[in-house]
Amino acid sequence: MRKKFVSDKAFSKKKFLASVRLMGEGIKAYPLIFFCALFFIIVDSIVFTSIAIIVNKLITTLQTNQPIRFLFWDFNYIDWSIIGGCWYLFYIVLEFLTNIFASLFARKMEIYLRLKALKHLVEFDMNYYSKNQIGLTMSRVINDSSNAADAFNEFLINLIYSITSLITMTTLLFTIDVTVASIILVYFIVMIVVIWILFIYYRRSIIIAFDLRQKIDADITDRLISIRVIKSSGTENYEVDRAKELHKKYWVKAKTSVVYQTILNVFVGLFSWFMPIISILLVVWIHNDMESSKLSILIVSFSTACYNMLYGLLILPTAMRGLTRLSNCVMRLNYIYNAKSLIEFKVDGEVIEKVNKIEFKNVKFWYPDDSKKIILPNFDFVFEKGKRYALVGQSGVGKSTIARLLLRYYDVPSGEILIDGINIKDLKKADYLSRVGYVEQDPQILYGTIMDNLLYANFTKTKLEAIEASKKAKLHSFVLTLPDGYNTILGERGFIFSGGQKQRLVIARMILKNPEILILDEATSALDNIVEKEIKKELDNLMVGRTTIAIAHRLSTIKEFDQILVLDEEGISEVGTFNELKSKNGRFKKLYELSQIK
Ligand SMILES: Nc1ncnc2c1ncn2[C@@H]1O[C@H](COP(=O)(O)OP(=O)(O)OP(=O)(O)O)[C@@H](O)[C@H]1O
Repeated sequence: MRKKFVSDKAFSKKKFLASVRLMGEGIKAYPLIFFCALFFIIVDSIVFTSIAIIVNKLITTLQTNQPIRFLFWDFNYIDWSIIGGCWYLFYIVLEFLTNIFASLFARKMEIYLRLKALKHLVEFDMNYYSKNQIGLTMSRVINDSSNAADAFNEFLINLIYSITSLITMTTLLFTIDVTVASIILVYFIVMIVVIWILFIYYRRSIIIAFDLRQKIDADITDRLISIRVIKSSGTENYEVDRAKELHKKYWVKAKTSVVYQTILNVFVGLFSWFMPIISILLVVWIHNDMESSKLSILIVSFSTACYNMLYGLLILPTAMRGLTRLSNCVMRLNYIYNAKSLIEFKVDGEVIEKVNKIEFKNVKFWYPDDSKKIILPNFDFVFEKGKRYALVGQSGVGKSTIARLLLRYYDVPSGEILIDGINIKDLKKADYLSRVGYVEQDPQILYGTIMDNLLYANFTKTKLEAIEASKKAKLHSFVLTLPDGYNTILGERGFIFSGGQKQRLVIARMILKNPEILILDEATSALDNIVEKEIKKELDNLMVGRTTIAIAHRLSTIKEFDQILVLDEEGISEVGTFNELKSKNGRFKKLYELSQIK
């Protein structure tokens, strides 16, 4: 049985309509540029094809030495030469305008598609990111948006040119001689059918090659995102060899598409160039009794019109290729546009004055993609304002999951999380999260300057306030040692910062943000003992007066906490202060003893 070609669907009516719909959205967003582009494309194609008519008139007047009446005037060959020259200049101006407006529209469309994708991507819940390859997502946003816009241009311009020249030239042929025109038309239709059949194979091969290239792009992006793993493993050569292997597969597919493209082009070229010859032979054969001067006019007229029809024919595969690329890119973009976020964020959600109480009420949680694995079987607890809580327990019991729920990465499928009695789902997300500060083990640094990274916590703060926060977090003196100070560019993962410096940067961010709730997810566990002690001081200062929920592996860091929640597979197994729990013969004591051995 023939293997189903999945990307075939890219050319289905449904995908075609999806492309039309998406392009329609872009047109709606930028109607002026689009309609200017469309206007110039149409006028340009009409002017281009009518050059053939002027040439025809010019040759006729030259041959017969008789003027030809056009509208109200008689034009001789000098008049037709001047008209032809002016017409050609007009065509050049129109070409310029067409290219400008069509390219501008393509770039606007690209921006539209990209921003639409970005809007969806930032609004998706974290489940999307845990399921989807980031490289593939980036490839869709970057490549498919610009390819779709260019393909739309390629399709539209070539289709309009093709249709205009085919219609005008066919009409011209029929006005000259119906018999010859009819035979040429049949020849022409047969050619279009054969081109279409060849194109189906070509289309398959380009889609396969393009799909593969996109997967390779995505793969390379993902590998480079993990450059630290490559560097620390010394696997640079392995990565290069791996990329070579992937490209070998791409080469095979790309070769096939090049072969089909060449066959298509050669076929179209060969049979197209036969057309004027056939038209001349037909004219001579059918009108063999005609006067030689009239016959030569007929021959010139037919061959000129046929050459123009050829142009229309030669660009038809380009228009079809544009449509294929377009529907294929739109199909991929629609994976992003049509993906549904599992979390609904209320636009008109409630705004609270202060967070006095965080209540987990009969919370049962499992991750959306694995409903069989219950992570939190029953979590029932109230976190009170200003107190420090620590979550401890063995790896995988769900400590970080609780932090993720408070950050609204996920919603609970059963039970409720209430913030001052209001379900967290009903709160205005941006307002609620402005009250939450999050410090994790490997802090996220954005590409940009140190100052950009500091102010990201609170855009209303000034640079002076950011420097003050940096001083409090004991980061300032280090920043001053950098040649560009606060304008130093940090890589996405803050490459020029040590682990401790990154933590200080995040602490400075939190000082600027001044959140009511502080979530510390193993904030110091990646640091060595000396740096941890220094950072701990800053963190202790930060915690003052804030409701703090800390996930801790090093139990020595949570001695002064108000309450420690010990988690196990069943839920909360013990609650108490450090000393209370240590004196009990329970799970915490075991954990503590184990940590002391370490
Ligand atoms: N996005 C996800 N989809 C499915 N399962 C997940 C997801 N994230 C985490 N898990 C699973 O949920 C469980 C709890 O994870 P969590 O990170 O909350 O544990 P933890 O107690 O913080 O562990 P550790 O101390 O090792 O960080 C783990 O078994 C983990 O495999």
